[in-house]
Amino acid sequence: MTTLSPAAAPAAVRLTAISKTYGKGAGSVAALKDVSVAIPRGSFTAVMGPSGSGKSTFLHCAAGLDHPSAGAVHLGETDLSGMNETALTKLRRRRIGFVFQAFNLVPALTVEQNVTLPFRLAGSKVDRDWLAEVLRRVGLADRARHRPAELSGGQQQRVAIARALVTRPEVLFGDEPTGALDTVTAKEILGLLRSTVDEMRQTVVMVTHDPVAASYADTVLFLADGRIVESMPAPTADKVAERMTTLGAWS
Ligand SMILES: Nc1ncnc2c1ncn2[C@@H]1O[C@H](COP(=O)(O)OP(=O)(O)OP(=O)(O)O)[C@@H](O)[C@H]1O
Repeated sequence: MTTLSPAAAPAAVRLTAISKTYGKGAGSVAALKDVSVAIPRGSFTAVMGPSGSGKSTFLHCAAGLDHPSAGAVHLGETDLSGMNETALTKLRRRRIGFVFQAFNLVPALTVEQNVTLPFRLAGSKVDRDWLAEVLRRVGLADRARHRPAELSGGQQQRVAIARALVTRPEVLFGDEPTGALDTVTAKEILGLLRSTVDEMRQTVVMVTHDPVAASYADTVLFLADGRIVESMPAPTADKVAERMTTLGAWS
């Protein structure tokens, strides 16, 4: 089991001997092979690896978007293994936040309506104080009545982050959250994700291809051919890029 520091912190999400195989028989693909890792609460983890190494599969299994073929996933104390789709959907809505490369906002809704969508989907009351706090933290307090088309790409991703944070998720999963942004804007968004970890004790797990993005994390997990081949603490962009080169990622 790869346990990321601090070792004593309880795990926000724990994968135990996860395998994922797509398809059957001769054409089957083993996308994850016996992956075990415990991700501590309040930590920022980046997941890197060559194309096809299993990053998306890892994220989907860890976030309850897909069922592993073998092994167990725990979100806090909750075992996701036996859950049906309805239970998993509810769990994702209440306890997990997602930020994707494409911001996935609803164009017809205002910033505030987009951010409060998770409450409406869950049929629960909007926590107005927390909403105001989240909008302030992501720097959109004065944009609440604007629509996505009136915002820059970076601002749109801030809306998506606010929407992910507003339910106080136990883990925020990012799938290339800066993949569609220019370098300067990407750094702003990464700084924002970092501050959610440092100031709100948010747990963040992010798949990325970018060593600079990965350097904002506390730890980088490197996947190769469906296995975790290294867990790098205190990453720098140079160290990450060098490790990726040895994995053959850019050869
Ligand atoms: N639905 C699927 N059916 C069959 N094979 C799949 C499916 N999804 C992924 N795979 C295969 O599983 C392996 C891991 O894929 P995955 O998308 O997790 O890798 P990745 O590291 O995220 O890649 P990339 O960086 O290119 O997005 C690859 O060989 C891929 O072709």
